[in-house]
Amino acid sequence: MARRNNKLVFENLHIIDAGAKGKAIAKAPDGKVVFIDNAVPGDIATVQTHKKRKAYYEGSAIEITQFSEKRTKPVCPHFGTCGGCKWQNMGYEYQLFYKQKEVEQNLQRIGKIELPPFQPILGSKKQYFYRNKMEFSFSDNKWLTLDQIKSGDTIENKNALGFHIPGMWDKILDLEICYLQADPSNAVRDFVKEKAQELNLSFFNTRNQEGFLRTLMIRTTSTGEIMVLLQFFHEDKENRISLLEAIAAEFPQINSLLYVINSKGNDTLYDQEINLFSGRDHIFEEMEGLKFKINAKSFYQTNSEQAYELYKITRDFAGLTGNELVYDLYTGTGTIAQFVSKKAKKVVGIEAVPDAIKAAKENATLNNIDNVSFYVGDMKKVFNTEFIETHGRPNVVITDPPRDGMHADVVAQLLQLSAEKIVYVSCNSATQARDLALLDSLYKVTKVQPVDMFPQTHHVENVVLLEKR
Ligand SMILES: C[S@@+](CC[C@H](N)C(=O)[O-])C[C@H]1O[C@@H](n2cnc3c(N)ncnc32)[C@H](O)[C@@H]1O
Repeated sequence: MARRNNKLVFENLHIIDAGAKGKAIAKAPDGKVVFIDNAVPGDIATVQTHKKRKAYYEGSAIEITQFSEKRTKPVCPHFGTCGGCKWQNMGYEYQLFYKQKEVEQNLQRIGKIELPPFQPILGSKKQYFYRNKMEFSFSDNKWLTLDQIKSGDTIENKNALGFHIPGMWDKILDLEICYLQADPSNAVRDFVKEKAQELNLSFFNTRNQEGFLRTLMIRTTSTGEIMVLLQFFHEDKENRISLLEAIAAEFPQINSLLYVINSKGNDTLYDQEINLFSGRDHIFEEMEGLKFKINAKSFYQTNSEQAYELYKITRDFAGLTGNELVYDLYTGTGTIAQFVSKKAKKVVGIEAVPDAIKAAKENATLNNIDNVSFYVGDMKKVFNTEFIETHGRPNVVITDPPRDGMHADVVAQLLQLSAEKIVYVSCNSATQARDLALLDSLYKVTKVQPVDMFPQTHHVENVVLLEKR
């Protein structure tokens, strides 16, 4: 073990795995695990540590002495600086391999339950340009590369429009291109930046909380609809109109052009008034003939094509015949509920966010679906004996909780409810495994299907079918 800059350095580390939060994994000479950035399984690397804990180290590969055959050349010039697509240096077949492995290990090690053979992970047809929503930040504090700093040149224009550098709240990577959202996303972002500079508009300074332009959000749909939302720090009517008019003229295909004046400390939109500049205040996504109205604040799965695959698997696992009462827990804007409604007698959705339930009801009306009903509330409070007595005992429960999984009270209620089947959709197989273990006394896991919604990242979705023993 050597030391560089007072940090522990391991030479010739063999990278053996990839997992936890997308980091590569090796064993240090003292037997502890090392979680590593910038390496791929199969590499042999020199690793400089930056964190030492009782059971593990964290570090970064500072030199690769032997390149893994699993490596591929990242397509994006920002790879390594941008935090967005950390697995872009690994072939897609290997990304899928490690995602599948993570799901299997979590279910086996955390769940410690009897499991059926796993279905092979369903990869995404699109490995780039698959996202339907992106948010870019304006900053007058552009992230400078080491080369730019070393050159000693004075950089006059420090305006940037792009993503936060990981771990740096006040530095923005100025994007040349992003491979996550299809065009016109890159064209709109480039145009907005250029026009804003031509008009001499100030880019935001997070540290001092000053400047005019804050964020740019672009949403697209599989049917080609486009929403663009600009967020300003304060009102400056003349300049605001000049910029928005220019965008509308350059991109007449935009269906919804919106703006927000947000003077609070952070740039989240949930509590902000959304103003319409031109077009309508929403766009429409479509799936199997169903229309979903999406406004600026609506949640919608960010990979529309894979969301369709995920929902089809969910519906398949539910095995509906048309006679079932189905509960859709954590229903969001009710997309799954509406998607399965044709094959069920009735579907009841529960969700904590009132706006999402409002959208769910509106969409159901738009789609002429009359066998769904939606209720607002925190699952652990709403999903009680009284609710079940009022709405009936479901034959099938679909549950799609956030990353933390289900609250223990919700799991306890599911055990009491004892529906024939539960379909558990999860974006975090570790918490899913914990919940499956709690359900094990009454339910047997009979199907497991991982789905890749986010190529180039370590994230993986998993659908599990539980059937009563
Ligand atoms: C993973 S999303 C599922 C969305 C939906 N199934 C879909 O596919 O669009 C999880 C949802 O759970 C909701 N949620 C989170 N905590 C909740 C709680 N305690 N009670 C009810 N809903 C909750 C979130 O607002 C979010 O809409």
